[in-house]
Amino acid sequence: MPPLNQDAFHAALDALRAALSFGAPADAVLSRYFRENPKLGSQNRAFIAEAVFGVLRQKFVLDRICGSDNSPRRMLLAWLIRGGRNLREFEPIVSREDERAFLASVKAFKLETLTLAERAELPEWVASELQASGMSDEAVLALGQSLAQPAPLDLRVNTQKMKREAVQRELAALGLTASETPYSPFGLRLEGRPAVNKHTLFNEGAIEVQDEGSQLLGLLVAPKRGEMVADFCAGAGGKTLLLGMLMASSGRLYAFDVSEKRLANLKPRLARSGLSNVQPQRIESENDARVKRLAGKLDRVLVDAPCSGLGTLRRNPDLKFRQSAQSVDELNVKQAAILASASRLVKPGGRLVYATCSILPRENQGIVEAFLASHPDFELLPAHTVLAEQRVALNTGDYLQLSPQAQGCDGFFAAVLQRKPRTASAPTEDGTAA
Ligand SMILES: C[S@@+](CC[C@H](N)C(=O)[O-])C[C@H]1O[C@@H](n2cnc3c(N)ncnc32)[C@H](O)[C@@H]1O
Repeated sequence: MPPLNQDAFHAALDALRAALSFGAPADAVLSRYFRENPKLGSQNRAFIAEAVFGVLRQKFVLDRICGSDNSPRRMLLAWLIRGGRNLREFEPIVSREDERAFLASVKAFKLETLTLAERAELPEWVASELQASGMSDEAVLALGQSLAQPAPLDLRVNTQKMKREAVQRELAALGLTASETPYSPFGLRLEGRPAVNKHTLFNEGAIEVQDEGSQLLGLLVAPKRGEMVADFCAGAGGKTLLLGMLMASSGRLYAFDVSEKRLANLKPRLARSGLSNVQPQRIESENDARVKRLAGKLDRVLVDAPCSGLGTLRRNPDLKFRQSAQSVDELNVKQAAILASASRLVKPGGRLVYATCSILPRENQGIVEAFLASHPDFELLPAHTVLAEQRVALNTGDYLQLSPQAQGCDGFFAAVLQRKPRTASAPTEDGTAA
């Protein structure tokens, strides 16, 4: 731990004030702060980022510890002392007696007085939903606390360009330690948080930053060479690039999204990847005419649905304060509508994967179960069987459910659905007999 200094502390406080106004996502607030303060050294930048994310990750506990004076300054001081520093280390930044007394009171605070939700660093409504779904208090606590830890930096190797071992060797030559991810056959987990986007490996498309869990979703889709595939909610294309790689740049891969801006972010990544089978297309809505024209024609469709993102709290801790039970109600309506529309693209015998980075059952199983009840032409394929076919030994049951405490990745959910193969008497997509 580097010693505390006034400059870094005050800079962290400025950035924290901006982040705690929740006017924009915390990572955007920080990027802006660093752009506006270009003279900050790398050590101070690291301290500021760690402090802002650290306070957001522990905000429920810090709020309780600080009581009625939960000013950003008090929150930052409380976070620092909870990180294991001793009182003497605060001399450069704390001179007032009341603040010294405050620091001592933080050290003495009894965590047993906190509610389950506070100890789990989750909003009350999230903890209640998890409990109502049958999770034990211990499980809620373990999940919440694992989501309040910093996340590692995972890479996906673009095996169209390089083998994983070769990338690992090249990283080692740069002084970076990367170990193979436990499950993904093309994943590497880096030690520390080096700025990989400055390296040739990144600029030449041999690596992409992608959480291992997200890589596993691609393995559930498992597109084959030459197939017709759609990534229905492609966004900036994290999973599109992976699907394109699994297809060895053959066949056709539609990357749909309603957001022009997000699809625009896919373009440079696509250029680096060297893939030539991807067609990004902005759609007006899930019912766009371009989508309808593909009805019943696709082998595989991925729906990486818009969701609360609560499974990514390690990276986006401010989502705890930006989402609400009401915002999830709205997302539920969207998720069901997108899944129903996307399902129309799947041909008989084809595969539909529904995925989220949420930990809330009503964005996950809830959506899938309602879909299956109203779409008897689809059936659930057990996720562990599909992963075993891809030589990934990971069994989380019929659904893929990942969490930091269990697999070390973000909180992801996925269900693999298959459109039943058409029988002689079954109706076709347009309602006529086959
Ligand atoms: C979870 S993000 C996708 C992330 C992306 N798949 C990735 O791996 O980087 C969900 C995406 O759904 C998009 N979206 C929202 N409503 C949509 C709709 N009606 N049809 C298609 N995409 C939609 C959002 O713009 C957003 O990019």
